[in-house]
Amino acid sequence: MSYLKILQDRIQQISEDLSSALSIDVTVVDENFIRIGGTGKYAYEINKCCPENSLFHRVLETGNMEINIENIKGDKCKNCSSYKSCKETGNMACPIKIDDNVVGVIGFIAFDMNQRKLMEQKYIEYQKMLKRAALIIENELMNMKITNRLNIEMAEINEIINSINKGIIIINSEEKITHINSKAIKILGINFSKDRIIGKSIKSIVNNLDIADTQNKELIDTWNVTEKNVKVIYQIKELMLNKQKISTLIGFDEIKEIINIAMNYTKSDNIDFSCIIGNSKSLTKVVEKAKIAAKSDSTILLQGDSGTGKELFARAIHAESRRKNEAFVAINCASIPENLLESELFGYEKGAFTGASTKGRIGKFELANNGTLFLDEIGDLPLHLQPKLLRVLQDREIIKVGGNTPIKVDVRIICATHRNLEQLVREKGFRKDLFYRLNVIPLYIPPLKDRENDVLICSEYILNKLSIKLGISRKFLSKEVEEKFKTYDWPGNVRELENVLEYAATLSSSSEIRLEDLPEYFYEKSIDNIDCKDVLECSLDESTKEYQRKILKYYIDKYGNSTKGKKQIAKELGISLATLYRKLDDLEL
Ligand SMILES: Nc1ncnc2c1ncn2[C@@H]1O[C@H](COP(=O)(O)OP(=O)(O)OP(=O)(O)O)[C@@H](O)[C@H]1O
Repeated sequence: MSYLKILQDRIQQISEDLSSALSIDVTVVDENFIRIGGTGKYAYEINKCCPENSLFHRVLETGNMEINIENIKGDKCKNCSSYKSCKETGNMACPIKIDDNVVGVIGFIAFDMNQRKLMEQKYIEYQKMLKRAALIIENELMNMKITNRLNIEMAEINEIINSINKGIIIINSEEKITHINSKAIKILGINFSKDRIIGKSIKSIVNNLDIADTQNKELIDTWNVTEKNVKVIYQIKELMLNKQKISTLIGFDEIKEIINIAMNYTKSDNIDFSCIIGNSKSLTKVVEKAKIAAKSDSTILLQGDSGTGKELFARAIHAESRRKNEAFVAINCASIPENLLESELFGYEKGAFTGASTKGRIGKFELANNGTLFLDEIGDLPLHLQPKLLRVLQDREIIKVGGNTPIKVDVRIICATHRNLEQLVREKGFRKDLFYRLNVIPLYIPPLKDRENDVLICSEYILNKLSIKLGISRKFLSKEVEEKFKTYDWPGNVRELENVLEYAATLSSSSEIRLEDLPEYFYEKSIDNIDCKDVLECSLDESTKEYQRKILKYYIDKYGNSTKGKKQIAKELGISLATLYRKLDDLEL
C-alpha cells in the first residue's frame, strides 16, 4: 500500500478544499498510478488506474513539473491511452516527493473553457499554489512516517523492557508512569491492566517511594503497595538529554526472589553426605545404603516422616553420583495445582492451552536432562498423571503437552513421600505398576525420636549454623533442655528441631538455652492445655475464632511459619494447605 493511500481521506479533503477555493478541479495519483483523490469528473475515478503514458506518468517518472494548457491534445498527449476520450482542456501536474523519491503527483485540471481560461489568466498563481499543495501533502506524509517510526520504536522499547527479568518503571517529570514492564506488575501485585497504569502517578502505586537518583547504588526498602508491603532492592536513575532531565528509570527486584535464587544455588551446590548429621545406628545404616545407591542410576524411593531429611538425602545422593556436575531439579507434586503439574513436568508446546506462553515451555524432565529429577511428595501425584509418568520411566522419553514428538531424556529419578505408598496402593490411591517402577531402591529414613542421641548431635550442628546465620554468639542447651529434647517425640523431626532452636536462640538472653526459652507448647506439654476460659466470655462466633487462633498459633510455634511447616500443620489438622492459608488470613495470623 502506498503512503498516499494511507492518507487517502486527508488527500481527498485537501483536493476538495483547493477545488472550491480555486474553482478548478484537482486530482492526486500515487506511485502505483492509482487515483487517490479527485474532484469534478475525477471524483468518479477514485481508486481506479490512471490512463497509461499520460502527463501524470511522465511526472512520476521524471520528477519534474509539467504544464499543458495551450497544446492540449497535442504532442504531449498523443501517446496517452485515453487520448480520444479525454475531457481535459488543460492541466498542470506537480510531483509529490519524500526524501527525493517521487511518491505521487498532484494536478490542477480544467474540464471546460471557463476553467481553462482561469488557468491561463492565473497561470503563475496556480503554479505556486500547486507547488504549495504538493508541499502540504509531503509534510503530512513526513509526519505520518515519523509517527509510524515512533510507534515502531515504542513497540521495540516495550518489548525490550518486558524481556528484562527485573521490575522496570519509567516516570516522566510529573512523576507519572510512562512505561512499566510485566515483571514490575507481578512484583507489585498490581491487578489492573497495563493500559490503566500508564499515566498514573507513581505515588498512587508505591506511596512511600522517595524518587531521588540513587547515584548508581542499589538500596533496600519496603515499599507500601496498596494493601501490602514489598521488600525490594532498587536503583533510581535520572535519564538526561542535552543536560535536561527527561524521565526517571526505577529498576527493582523483590528481595524474596533473590534469596530464593541464592538459596537454590547454595542448596544444590554444597549439599553432600557430610551435611547429614547423626550417629545413630538407624541413620548411619541408611546413609551407607544411600552412598552405594548413589553410584548406580536406579530409581530411589525415599520414605520417612515429614522433616526427616528426605530432600537432604536426595541432594546428597545426586552430589555423590556420576551426574553431580549436571542439574538437580526438584518438583513438589503436592504444591503445584493439579492442572499445571503435567506441563510443569513435561513442558508444553506454544499455544497448548489458554494462558500458555506463546513460546512454549520446557518442563522439569528436560531441565534435569543428564542430571537428577527429585519428585517430592510423589504420593500426591494425581491418578490421571500416574500412567504418563510410568510411560516416561519406561520409554525414557517425554511428549510435551499439546505436542506429539517424543523427546529423549536421560534423567535419574529420586522420589520421596511421607505417605505410606504401599497402603496407598492398597487403597487404590496409587498405581501398583508405578509403585514397583519407583520402588527399585527403597530407603527409609527413621524419625528423629528413634535415633538415640541424634537429637543432641543435630542440635549442636544447628546451633553452630544459627550463630552464623543470626550473627549471635554460640548458644548451648541446658541440662533440662537436653533431657526434654531426648524425651520429646519430635513429630516435625529435624525441621521442627531447627525451628525450636531458632526460636530459642533468638529469644534467650544468655548463652544458655533454658526451658523457658523454648516455644510455649514445650512447657504447656500439649495442645490439650490450651486455655479456653477467656474465649468463652464472648459470642459463640468470636469464641470459636479465638479458639481457632490459639490452636493455629500453637502449631505455628511448633512447626514454624515456612511452607513446609504449614504443610505439616495442614496435615496434622486434616485440612488442605489452601484452607489453612485462608484460615490464617481470616484470623490475621
Ligand atoms: N540428618 C540431618 N542433619 C542435618 N540437617 C537435617 C537432617 N535431616 C533434616 N535436616 C534439615 O531439616 C530440614 C528438613 O529436611 P528435608 O526438607 O530434607 O525433609 P523432608 O523429609 O524432605 O521433609 P518433607 O517431607 O516435609 O518435604 C532441612 O532444613 C534439612 O537441612
